[in-house]
Amino acid sequence: MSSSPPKTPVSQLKASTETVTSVHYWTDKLLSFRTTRPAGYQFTPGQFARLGVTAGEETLWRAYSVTSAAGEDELEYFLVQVPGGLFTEQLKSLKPGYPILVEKFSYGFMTVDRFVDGEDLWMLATGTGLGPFISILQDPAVWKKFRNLVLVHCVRNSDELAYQELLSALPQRPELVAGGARLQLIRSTTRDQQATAPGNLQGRITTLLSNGELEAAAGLDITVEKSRIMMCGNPEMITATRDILYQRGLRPCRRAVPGQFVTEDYW
Ligand SMILES: Cc1cc2nc3c(=O)[nH]c(=O)nc-3n(C[C@H](O)[C@H](O)[C@H](O)COP(=O)(O)OP(=O)(O)OC[C@H]3O[C@@H](n4cnc5c(N)ncnc54)[C@H](O)[C@@H]3O)c2cc1C
Repeated sequence: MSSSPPKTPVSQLKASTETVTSVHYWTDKLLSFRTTRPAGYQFTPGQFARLGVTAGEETLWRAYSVTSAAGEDELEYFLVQVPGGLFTEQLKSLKPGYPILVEKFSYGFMTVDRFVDGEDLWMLATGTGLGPFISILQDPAVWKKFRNLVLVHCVRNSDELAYQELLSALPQRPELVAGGARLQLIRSTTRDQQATAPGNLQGRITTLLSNGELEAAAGLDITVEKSRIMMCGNPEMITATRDILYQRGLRPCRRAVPGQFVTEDYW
């Protein structure tokens, strides 16, 4: 047997052990949870954190978008339990008091400061890709920067349309409406046979973009001049949407070149 101490992974040195403070299940597989916030932890809405859990001898790390507003005392995440998923299997018994590692740095470039101009901010999310937009939409600067905010959330079944109450209440928050933007919430389901609430659409984001239904529902055209687009979630949706936008003249934001869209793939 070796007498040398076990090696601590570098990432663990940069992480702190935080405590789960609440857990909320939207469906049997879809949940949000909150943790204490590491001292001095900074993030820009739209960024993600790396969380760690111990599984036997190993520490597993995964990326999760932060859904809480930048100024809150706690951090919140929105996730789905992937059947057989290494990390999410460990979270099956998640309860307040459970320890979780939070890396002290935040990551990601899907932030509103990537756009130097534009009037309409479109946020296209599939499933848990909604998470970063919950944080972005609670940022007063976003309501000041754009004239229109359009959040599109596409899920399989309507019970997966999480955060409805919080989203519907945003236009009543004085610090946000003072910015002057108008918020539109567009929901779409792909499996429900019927749109369950008036105004809900049916179909994938790419279909709704191609057939014009999305723009008709928002009453806004997607154009190079006015539209700035963020996409988050399923990589297939992102690749296909990117192609549609390309054909319409929109380009990704690059380091030194302003563009019209930014993306975050979840896998
Ligand atoms: C930048 C970034 C941010 C992320 N933010 C989130 C987040 O906010 N919420 C979240 O739930 N996940 C998020 N993910 C995915 C997350 O990091 C894990 O991959 C996921 O939770 C599955 O981990 P696992 O070990 O349980 O499954 P794994 O054994 O790693 O299985 C991965 C497989 O699960 C599926 N999968 C992974 N994530 C999702 C998902 N979100 N929805 C549906 N299917 C999925 C894919 O088929 C993928 O191939 C993010 C990933 C990245 C790269």
